[in-house]
Amino acid sequence: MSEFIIETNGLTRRFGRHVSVDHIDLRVPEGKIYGFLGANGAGKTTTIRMLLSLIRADEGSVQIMGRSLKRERESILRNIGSLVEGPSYYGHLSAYGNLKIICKLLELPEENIREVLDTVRLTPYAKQTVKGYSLGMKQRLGIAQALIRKPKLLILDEPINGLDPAGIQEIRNLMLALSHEQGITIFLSSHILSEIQSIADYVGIIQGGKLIFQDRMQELEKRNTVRLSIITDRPDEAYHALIRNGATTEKHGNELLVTVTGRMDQGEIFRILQPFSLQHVSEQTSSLEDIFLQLTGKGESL
Ligand SMILES: Nc1ncnc2c1ncn2[C@@H]1O[C@H](COP(=O)(O)OP(=O)(O)OP(=O)(O)O)[C@@H](O)[C@H]1O
Repeated sequence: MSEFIIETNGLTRRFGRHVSVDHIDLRVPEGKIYGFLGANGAGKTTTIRMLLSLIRADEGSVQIMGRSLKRERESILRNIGSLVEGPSYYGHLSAYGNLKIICKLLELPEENIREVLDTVRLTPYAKQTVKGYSLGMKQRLGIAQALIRKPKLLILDEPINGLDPAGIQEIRNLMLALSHEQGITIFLSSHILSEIQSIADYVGIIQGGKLIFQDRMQELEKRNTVRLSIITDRPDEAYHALIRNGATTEKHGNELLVTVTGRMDQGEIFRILQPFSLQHVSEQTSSLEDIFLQLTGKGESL
């Protein structure tokens, strides 16, 4: 069996002439949190709808838990909990009442209700009608609805959208607990880089329907570059000395910006600059936002 719980190959969806999802090859490792990051309209929801077989793909294939979604739709979907485009519920019923309906529909034991209410910490409010809930509580009910079937895989579309900081923290902690304590794989989408950074083990970045990055979160962070900003007495000569020795260097007026790499480390840079008197040296580190801008091209950010 594949080590990936979700694997897509060439997955594509068009709306008219617009290619919303363009040949994407997702690789989602089992037991991890995978953040699917992209600006509004990048194609996240369309991808998720295809993963859940809510819309058909024009091209490509989806394998979930090592099985073809096309051929084994029913049995695969039974093992997936999902929350797409906000929770749906009966406002005049309690959380318990809403979950009871789902249990009946899916022929699940009613004992599951207490457990999931506990997991999402709604037990104290279980008997209150949902229409009085805060947005965060409604979202937690949505996750409880997804969890009631005890899924191996949870697919959540923008689960923190519209929540206040406390609500965001709650959902974040809940996702970490589900992943670490219950081993559930979580695939979640977001347009907020810092959100994905704070919880995801893996990240996929979608832009204009194309998957432009997919790897461990650390690999994205590793693209962080450190540069030294240096001011010397003779900037032109220092610039040429650095370039001659193979250092990636930019010159802005008197300031030299030298990229630090494994081969061109700080010691090597200072060795080259020994003949010069250094008036100022400081370190500049690019943020994840900078890396994201480098990946997606200028003028577009999340
Ligand atoms: N049913 C549809 N009919 C026509 N175009 C669609 C349809 N669904 C999505 N699109 C288009 O496909 C593109 C991707 O949309 P999608 O909703 O997947 O993006 P997204 O990344 O989820 O963004 P958002 O966070 O805004 O939902 C957009 O250009 C959107 O207009």
